[in-house]
Amino acid sequence: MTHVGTIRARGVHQRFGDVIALDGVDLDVAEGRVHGLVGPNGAGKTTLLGLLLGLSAPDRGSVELLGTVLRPGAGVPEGVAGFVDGPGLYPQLTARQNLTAVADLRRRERRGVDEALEQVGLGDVADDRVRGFSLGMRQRLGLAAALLLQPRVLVLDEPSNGLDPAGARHVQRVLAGLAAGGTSVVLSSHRMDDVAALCSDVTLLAGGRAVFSGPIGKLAAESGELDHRLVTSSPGTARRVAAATPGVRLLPDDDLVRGRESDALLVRGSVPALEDLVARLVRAGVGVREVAPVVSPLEAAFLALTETGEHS
Ligand SMILES: Nc1ncnc2c1ncn2[C@@H]1O[C@H](COP(=O)(O)OP(=O)(O)OP(=O)(O)O)[C@@H](O)[C@H]1O
Repeated sequence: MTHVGTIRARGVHQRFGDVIALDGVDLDVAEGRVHGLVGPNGAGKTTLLGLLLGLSAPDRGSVELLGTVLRPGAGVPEGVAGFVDGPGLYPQLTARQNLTAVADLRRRERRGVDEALEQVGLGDVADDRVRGFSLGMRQRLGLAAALLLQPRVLVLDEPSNGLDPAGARHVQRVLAGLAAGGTSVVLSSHRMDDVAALCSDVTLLAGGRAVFSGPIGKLAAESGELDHRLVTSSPGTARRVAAATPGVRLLPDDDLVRGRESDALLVRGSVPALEDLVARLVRAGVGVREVAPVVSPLEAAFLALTETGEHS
């Protein structure tokens, strides 16, 4: 399948007074991909999403959506939908009335309203006023409003905010379905696990710069050395064996990581070095009860890259 580029940003700079929110960011999203923007607070995620929705224009650089280069004040091309900083909803209206208002405003058939509500799992509360909705329900209603527009580009700021597991599953299913139909989705999140569940590709922003952009799998491979918790039948011997294993470093005891297992050791090394350590422990007659990464490989890559990005 050939992927047509539907989002293409080049050298985007955005400054607010003394704050450089975006410092030369490129972004490419192909048709049918779900692309995550991740990064610490203030990294520039919302600013970039706002540019994609035409809410402001970059100081420098260009943004192209569905083959159209955005011009200041000209709005976004038909087929682009989404929201930043929470969806704009009328609290005094019901969920169905809100969507009907969107359908009328954007000259869409009202027929799609019920289907959109069902798709995001809000069919049962269609006639409840939005005033009483939780954050997660509002997020899902915002997504339903975007679905009504049958977007080819969907831009969502923190769509998983406030979602319970059932809500998260609904959103995941909806986004995967849209992508399978060729829609390009860009979303932001603080959480790497969230992005890993939703996205095929990721751009890591730190201090207004893209420190990584590409398929999720490639990011995991960049994690290099990882910290692991090691629980064995004989911590004293395990400590000596770990100290003698090339490429493995014993880290100072950390009660937060050790948890309830006060005998757990904390070791750092590449995957092959840790495999060597396990083989040596087994040869030494030490029972290995647990070797588990302290943070996931994706989270580790995120932390390593965003820390580097902030200090560069
Ligand atoms: N309208 C604005 N006026 C002044 N500064 C702004 C404005 N919008 C964003 N900023 C600043 O630009 C930087 C990037 O902000 P942005 O909201 O894009 O980050 P973010 O990655 O979305 O952060 P968060 O995860 O906290 O939502 C921050 O330092 C922020 O304070």
